[in-house]
Amino acid sequence: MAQYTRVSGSVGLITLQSPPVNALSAAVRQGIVDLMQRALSEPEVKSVVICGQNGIFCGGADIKEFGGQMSGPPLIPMIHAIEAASKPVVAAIEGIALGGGLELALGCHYRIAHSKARVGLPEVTLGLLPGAGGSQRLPRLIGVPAALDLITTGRHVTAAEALKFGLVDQITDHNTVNVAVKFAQRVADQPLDARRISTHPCLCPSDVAVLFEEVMQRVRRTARGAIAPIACVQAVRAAATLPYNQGMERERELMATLFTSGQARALQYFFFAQRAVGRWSMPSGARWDTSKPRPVHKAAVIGLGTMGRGITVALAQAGFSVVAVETQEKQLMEAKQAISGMLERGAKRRGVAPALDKINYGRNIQSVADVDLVIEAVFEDMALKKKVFQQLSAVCKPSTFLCSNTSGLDIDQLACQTRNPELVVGMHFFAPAHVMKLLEVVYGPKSSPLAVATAMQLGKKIGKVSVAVGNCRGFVGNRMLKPYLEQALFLLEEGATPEFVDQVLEEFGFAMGVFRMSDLSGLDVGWKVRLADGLAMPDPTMGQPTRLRQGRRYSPLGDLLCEQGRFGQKTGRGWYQYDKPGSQVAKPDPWLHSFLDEYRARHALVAHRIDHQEVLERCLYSMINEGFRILEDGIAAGPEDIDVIYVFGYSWPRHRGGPMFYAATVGLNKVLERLEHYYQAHPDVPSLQPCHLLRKLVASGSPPIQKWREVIKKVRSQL
Ligand SMILES: CC/C=C\C=C\CC(=O)SCCNC(=O)CCNC(=O)[C@H](O)C(C)(C)COP(=O)(O)OP(=O)(O)OC[C@H]1O[C@@H](n2cnc3c(N)ncnc32)[C@H](O)[C@@H]1OP(=O)(O)O
Repeated sequence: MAQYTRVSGSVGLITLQSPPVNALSAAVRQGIVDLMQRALSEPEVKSVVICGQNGIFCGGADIKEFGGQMSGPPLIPMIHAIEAASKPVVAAIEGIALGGGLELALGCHYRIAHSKARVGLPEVTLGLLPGAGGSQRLPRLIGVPAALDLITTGRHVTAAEALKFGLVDQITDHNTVNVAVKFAQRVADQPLDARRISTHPCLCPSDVAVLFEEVMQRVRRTARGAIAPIACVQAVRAAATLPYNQGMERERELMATLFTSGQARALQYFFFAQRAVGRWSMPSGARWDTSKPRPVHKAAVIGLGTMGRGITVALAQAGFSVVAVETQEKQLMEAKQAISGMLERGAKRRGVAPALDKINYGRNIQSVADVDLVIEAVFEDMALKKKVFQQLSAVCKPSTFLCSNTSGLDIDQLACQTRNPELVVGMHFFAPAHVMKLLEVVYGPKSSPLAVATAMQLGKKIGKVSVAVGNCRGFVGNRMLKPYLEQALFLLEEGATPEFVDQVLEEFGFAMGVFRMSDLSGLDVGWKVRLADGLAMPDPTMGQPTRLRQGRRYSPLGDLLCEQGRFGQKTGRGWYQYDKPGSQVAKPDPWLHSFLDEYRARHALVAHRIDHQEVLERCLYSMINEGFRILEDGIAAGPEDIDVIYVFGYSWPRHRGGPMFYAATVGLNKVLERLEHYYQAHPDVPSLQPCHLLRKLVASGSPPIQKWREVIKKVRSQL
């Protein structure tokens, strides 16, 4: 779908028409091919302008088409034909020109952009490379270093930056299409040879080999196993070292490998999953499109520890007025200083003024009387939180939304402390709260769709990816983390070391293995929860067997470390040793290895050889099994919610799509079979027992992940 009009007598205007982002679907490509031919054949037409309808040039190839059989004219010859045209072709870029959209513009002879437009080659984020000549034309136009930056990161650049790079020829604040049409008239009789980017030499810095080596090393370090960034470097290297035609051939080969890789499929699934979570629903039937949020102008944060500080910064940076309350004078002073520092550093990075004046500090909870929404972020203790909610309910306007940043406590118990339980939801941020993208919005049985919609909208406004989830211990993220952590401890008991378990998980793609992550977050956090739950009671005189608690296998290893004051990085000792408290460089600790040997001897545990496969299967499949239980319980509406939570909140490697997508790629029957195997070997570990939904999905022939919701619905209706 593209439209043709003749404007100003001599300019053929081709308008891409494919809402919402004018993606290059088969119909759009066909339209461009046909209309270019028409424009070139009309003698009155001296030049051509290509633009997109509704102020959007083009969002690139239609990602929905990637999964199926490709039809319609292919992109590469289409762009070559535009570049080879005998009449000047001008791209009028409004809104965005991304991926194939920018590649189309690079095939044009001139590019005019609106000052508010953004351009980029984000294919790497979809597991691909700019495979319609982008990897060969961009370095020829803007140089190798800048092209490497744009292509390996996929970042969008502003029109001003694009002009600086020489990526666009002109920017305008006026009507871009009108400016482009006038421009096209002016250049109608200009020679075109020098405007065909594919004919340009690729200008390289003298130390180009060193540059590629450095970039390749950096990319390998940060890719965490993703292959597309590496292929992007290889494609640009081809542009720098080979003639254009051979470079195109290399681009084609690399693209073919990526296109059929599981990683591209995972990343494309994740692209749509990220958007699907915005279309939330609740078991009551309430939905995103029928629930209207209420505007929030002024918010409050109660408790200015690490989480409260981050939340305050996130709110203030997004332009909200914030009342920040901390009852302890010393804590308040420290928090003020820390928050100002965070705001100043953030503002410097973004080149804006720090939002210091958005925050009013107070020691008294009365100061939140007039706010629209409160986020409680006090210590993770139910009794304390209940008290705060009682106070808030007495102090705040009746219409104020009361939210808790609890990472897993019962939202319903908090709601019961208030006059208006329907206005209570969880807003579970992840540390550091001003940086981490994830927000779990937790609805209890009494939470209203209005409260959920408002929290979801607030999350969006402060730049979070918000996922609505039901109320249960640990919600989605921390509930699934429990069996994962538990298996890691059992593996130590059975003969593994923290270094080995972490190495396997990091090779899989996690930013940090489970033990390094625990050292970073502090071992005492979980210990306090286990103490409160009556689990961490190591004294055998209390009558509890050390390795069996509440009827199931239990590992006290973490508790034993905490009893020795080994809380992780902050104390300089944990699962690893550190040069000093606060240091981040983890080193294997011989003490820990002896401690594990003694522990095994004391409990007559015979260490066996544990391999990569066992670590991965036990840690990941037990977590995935819990994910299926969560779906069965209706705590998450679909697998996309879980996957988005795990990628954004728990550093699950995005190129593996999230735990539920990973299960689908491994094969549900294999996951089931391995869980059965491990459960047989460890019948005292209930988290290894395959859940009903997993069995049901396998019995239904393991449908594709997009069809799971139908099976989930059936299973839930039978409960
Ligand atoms: C031989 C060569 C073969 C292949 C070459 C491939 C090269 C490519 O072009 S790959 C695609 C590159 N393009 C992108 O990566 C852009 C992806 N889109 C975005 O980044 C954003 O959507 C946005 C365009 C910046 C717009 O953002 P926003 O305003 O926040 O809206 P969204 O909610 O993200 O999107 C709205 C709506 O549009 C759908 N959509 C967006 N881009 C595409 C696309 N390229 N193809 C298909 N659909 C797209 C998106 O899914 C949303 O729809 P929902 O129904 O809500 O999911």
